Amino acid sequence: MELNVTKLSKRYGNKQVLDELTLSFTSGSTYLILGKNGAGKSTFVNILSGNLNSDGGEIVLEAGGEEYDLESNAVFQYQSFNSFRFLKVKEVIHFFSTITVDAKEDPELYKLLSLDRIHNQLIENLSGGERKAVSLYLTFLLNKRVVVLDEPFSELDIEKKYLLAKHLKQKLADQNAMTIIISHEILGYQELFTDVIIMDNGKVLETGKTQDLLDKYPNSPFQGLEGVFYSLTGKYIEVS
Ligand SMILES: Nc1ncnc2c1ncn2[C@@H]1O[C@H](COP(=O)(O)OP(=O)(O)OP(=O)(O)O)[C@@H](O)[C@H]1O
Repeated sequence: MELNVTKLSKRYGNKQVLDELTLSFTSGSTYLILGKNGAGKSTFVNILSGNLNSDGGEIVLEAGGEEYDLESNAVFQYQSFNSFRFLKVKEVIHFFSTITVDAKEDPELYKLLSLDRIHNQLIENLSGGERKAVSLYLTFLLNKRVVVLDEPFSELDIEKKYLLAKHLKQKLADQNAMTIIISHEILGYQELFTDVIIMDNGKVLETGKTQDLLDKYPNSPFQGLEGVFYSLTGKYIEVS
């Protein structure tokens, strides 16, 4: 399955937030879209999810020459989860598994996210990190072919990020999912990504396999993806 985005544009007033974005995503790969605050990452995800209209461009999901509906094949996790405030965690999870045809429970992920410790609590009483954990679990429970995560691990501690990355890497490979992760920090989970897309000011500056990009920009004052980002933008982004 391939997701092809061609010349996607969005403008607010005088500001060109997305400037003819052209990208290709393939099943079995996990993409990091890396950019500083305001680069246009969330705008891109909001257009992908159908929450926002673009000013122009095309988004096509296809496999074997046939076109598929993105909305019914994709799941989007948002930066915060505030729905179902008066239900308990386990009730929300149960509800989602009953309304989903191919729901896929994952006891290991449940435990890794510490949901076994909070499953009797109301959503409204959860901390930001706990809400994020619930939304992450629901995202994978829906078992879709395209998974889009917006800052998925930002409120989790470093040990949890590392363990989750390990678990998700295997899980996403087994499911042959196409995973797109938007982030401006990747401390503890860099190994999850097979591909990196670097965005700045609404433009794609570079895309490629993580190792290829590291090899392509060897002379930066910073190491790793910080170095790649700095070589391309002249800006520092803290990622590891
Ligand atoms: N509704 C809006 N009206 C006007 N400007 C907007 C609107 N939504 C976003 N913007 C502007 O578009 C630019 C891109 O915003 P966007 O949220 O896509 O960035 P981002 O890369 O996701 O940043 P972050 O990492 O902070 O979430 C920013 O300059 C933002 O101020």
